[in-house]
Amino acid sequence: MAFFYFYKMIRTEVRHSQPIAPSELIITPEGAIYHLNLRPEQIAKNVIVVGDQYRVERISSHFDKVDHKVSKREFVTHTGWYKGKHITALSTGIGCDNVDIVINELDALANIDLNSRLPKDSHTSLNIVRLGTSGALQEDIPVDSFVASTHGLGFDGLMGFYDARFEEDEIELLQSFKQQVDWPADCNPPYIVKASEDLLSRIGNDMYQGITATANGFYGPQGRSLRLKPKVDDLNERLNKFEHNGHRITNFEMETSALYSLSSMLGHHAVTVCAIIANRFAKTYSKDYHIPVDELIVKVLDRI
Ligand SMILES: O=P(O)(O)O[C@H]1O[C@H](CO)[C@@H](O)[C@H]1O
Ligand SMILES: O=c1cc[nH]c(=O)[nH]1
Repeated sequence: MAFFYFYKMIRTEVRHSQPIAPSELIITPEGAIYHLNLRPEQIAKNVIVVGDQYRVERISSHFDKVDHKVSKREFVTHTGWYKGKHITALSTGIGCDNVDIVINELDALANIDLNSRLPKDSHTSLNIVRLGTSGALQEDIPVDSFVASTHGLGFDGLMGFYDARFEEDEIELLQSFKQQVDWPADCNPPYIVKASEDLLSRIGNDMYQGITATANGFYGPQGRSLRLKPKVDDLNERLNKFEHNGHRITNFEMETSALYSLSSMLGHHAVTVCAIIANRFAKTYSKDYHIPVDELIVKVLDRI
């Protein structure tokens, strides 16, 4: 039976009456989806996504049993069992363009019959937790602490290519952002999407919480200047000062807005939790970020 009522964004799903063509839904001769190289039986309902492919092994080293290890390009997947829970750890690589591939292909594995090439009658909702690293945009959030993202604030432009529709509170927050921040006209139009409330409270309860700005680069788009000058000098200061009904922008990373928006539209639950490895206002950097990342891995595994 399909349950659609909990979706945050209004679904604009395509209703296929004909099989999806081989050029659109690409399946290998082994029956695996194109980029992830996975077959449907190789993923669990609980999925931990990470940017760095080497973090997958750090997660699965805690598993009691690993059933599948598959990799292709930067997409490394380990599926197994942790204290009776079936979990997939999967690397996305860096950036929203990769998240577009990962979430669409994960959803296809869960919700499209790869033989008939038609969406299944019953919908499977995945729990997707992004376990990342991030830079704090507030001085009081120290390196080696954890931030759970209440919202993704997308500067990546991905939603411009989908028929995405947002909820009223997301639109209100975005309006307030546009008024306060004076967003540069020739940058991608920003968008805001909420986390899954259930996953946020289950996984991020004891963490700093706030809006996560998702940038489409690590340097210029996050206000870093090595040998190139940013177009807007004080963008990070403007992000730092933004406030709306108690919401503030806590951190920068590069995947959350795409994860939240695509998951929401496709009927999955998603949350991001990050280890803060740099503080952009205190100008500090973690002495060894693997320590908080490993701590975060255990928290997520115990709570997912
Ligand atoms: O540590 P991961 O999960 O890759 O996350 C962060 O680190 C990368 C940049 O160094 C970006 O992917 C950013 O989102
Ligand atoms: O500052 C940072 C740190 C990690 N990841 C980012 O995207 N930015």
